[in-house]
Amino acid sequence: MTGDGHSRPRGDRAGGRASDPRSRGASNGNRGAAGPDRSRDRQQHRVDPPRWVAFQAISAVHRDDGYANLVLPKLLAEHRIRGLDAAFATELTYGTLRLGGSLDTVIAAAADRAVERIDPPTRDALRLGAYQLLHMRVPAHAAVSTTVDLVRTVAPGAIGFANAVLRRIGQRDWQTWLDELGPGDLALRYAHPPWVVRAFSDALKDRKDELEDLLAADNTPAPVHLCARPGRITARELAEETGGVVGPFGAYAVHLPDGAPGDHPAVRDGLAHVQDEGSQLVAAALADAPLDGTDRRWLDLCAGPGGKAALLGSLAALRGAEVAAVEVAPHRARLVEHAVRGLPVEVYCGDGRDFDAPAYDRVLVDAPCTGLGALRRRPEARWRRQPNDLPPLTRLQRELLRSALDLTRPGGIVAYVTCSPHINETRMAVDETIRRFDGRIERLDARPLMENVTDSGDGPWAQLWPHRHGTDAMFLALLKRV
Ligand SMILES: C[S@@+](CC[C@H](N)C(=O)[O-])C[C@H]1O[C@@H](n2cnc3c(N)ncnc32)[C@H](O)[C@@H]1O
Repeated sequence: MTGDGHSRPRGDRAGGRASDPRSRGASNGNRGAAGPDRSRDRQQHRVDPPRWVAFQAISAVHRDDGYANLVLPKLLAEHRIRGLDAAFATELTYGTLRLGGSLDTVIAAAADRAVERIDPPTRDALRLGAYQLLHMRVPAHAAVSTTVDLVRTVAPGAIGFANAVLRRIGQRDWQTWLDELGPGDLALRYAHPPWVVRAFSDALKDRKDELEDLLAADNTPAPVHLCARPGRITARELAEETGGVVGPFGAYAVHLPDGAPGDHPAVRDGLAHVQDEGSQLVAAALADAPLDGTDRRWLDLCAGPGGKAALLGSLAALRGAEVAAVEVAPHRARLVEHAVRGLPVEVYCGDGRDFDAPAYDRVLVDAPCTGLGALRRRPEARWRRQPNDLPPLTRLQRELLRSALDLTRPGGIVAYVTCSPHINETRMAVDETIRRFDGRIERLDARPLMENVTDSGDGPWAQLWPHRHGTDAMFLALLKRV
C-alpha cells in the first residue's frame, strides 16, 4: 500500500420454536445443552440464552453505535448458541432493530410516554417483547413472561411497568395498532423514517405505485451473492461448487441459498468474493464501456473495502490493464489490499480529491453515500441515518466526481456510482457536476451496458432496485470526457 495518498419478518422458524413445547420450557429457563453462561450473571439464569443474546446485541447496537452483523456473531459464539436457537436469536435481533421506530411508536402508545423517557435496558427489553408479540408467532404469554424475566435481570425496578406495557401491546395485533396509530402511514407500516420514504418516492418518479413493494423489499433480508472472479472461476463452476445458482443478470454472479459464504473454499482461496449482484453490474459496466484509444490505466477513487476493486482488478488482469485503488481510511485501505491480493492493483491510502496522477482511461467513483439503497443489509442503518447527513455527503460526492473527471484523459470514461437512490446523491450530483465542465462531458447511456437488466430507468443513467431487480439500489452514470 502506498501511504502518501499519491500525495499524491417474520420468522417461521422462530414461530416453530416458540410453539414447540420444548422451547416453551426453554422460555422459562429450563434449557439444557445450550444453557446460559452461569459465570456471567447469577440473575441471567432466568432468561433463555437466545433472548439474552438478542438483548445484548440490540443493547450494544443502541448503546455503542455497534453493527448487528458484527456484534451478533460474536455473542452467538461466546454463548455457544447454534442451529435453530441461533436462527431464533438472529431473527429476533435483526427484526427488532429493523422495525425499531415502528415498535417504539407502539410502545410509546402502550406506555403513554415517549420511549426516550423509558430507561434504556427496559426500552430494549420492551422492543424485543413487542417484536415477538406483533411480528413473530411466539404465543403472547411466552413473549410477555420471557420479556419480564429479562427485565427482572436488567432493570428489576421496572418489572411491573414492563408487564403492564407488554400486556397492553398484546391486546391488539399489528394491523389493529396500525389502524389505530396511523392508518395509511407507510413509514409506520413498513418501519422506515418518513424522510426516507419521501426520498424513495422522489426517486421512483412516475413509478410511485411501486413504493410499498420497495419498502417491503427493504424488510426482507438480502440474499448472499458471490462474484466469480473472471479468469479464476466461472459463475457456472462457482454455482456448482457452492450449491448456489447463477445470477439472472451479471456474468459473474452466483446467488447462495444460505450459509456462511466464507466457508466456501472458492471464497477462502480468492476465486470469488461476496458482492451484491448490483455492485458487480456497475463495476462491469465501467470495464465494458466502449473506449477509443489506450485502455491500460484504470482508477478506483473510493475503493474500500475493495469489492469493486477486486472485480476491476480481475478484469484488468485479463485485459492487460492496471488499477490504482484510492481509499482515504487507513483500515479500509488495508481491507482493499487484502481483497486485491494477486491482482494488478496498487492501493493508495489518501484523499481522492487530492490524487494527482492524471490521464486515466477508466475511472470509478463509488462515492461515499447514505447507503439508503442497501437498507436490507444493515437492520439498524435506516434509524441511524439522518437528513442532516446529506449536505456533507453530497458536497463530497460532487468534489470526488469533479476530481475523477479531472483525472480522466480526453475520451476516457468515468462511472459515478452510489448505493443510494436519493436524487440529491444521484442524478442531481451528476447533472450539477456536468454543468461545471462546460460541454466537456458526454453522457453515455448506461443501461445497455447492463445487458440482461430491464427496467433500469429512462436513461441515460441506470437505477437498480431491490424490489425490481433483487439487487441493492445501485445508481450508475457513465460520463465520457471529450
Ligand atoms: C461506497 S464505499 C466504496 C465501496 C467500494 N467501492 C467497494 O466496492 O468495496 C465509499 C468509500 O469511499 C471512502 N472515501 C470517503 N471519502 C473519501 C475520499 N475523500 N477519498 C477517497 N475515499 C474516500 C470511504 O471510506 C469508503 O470506503
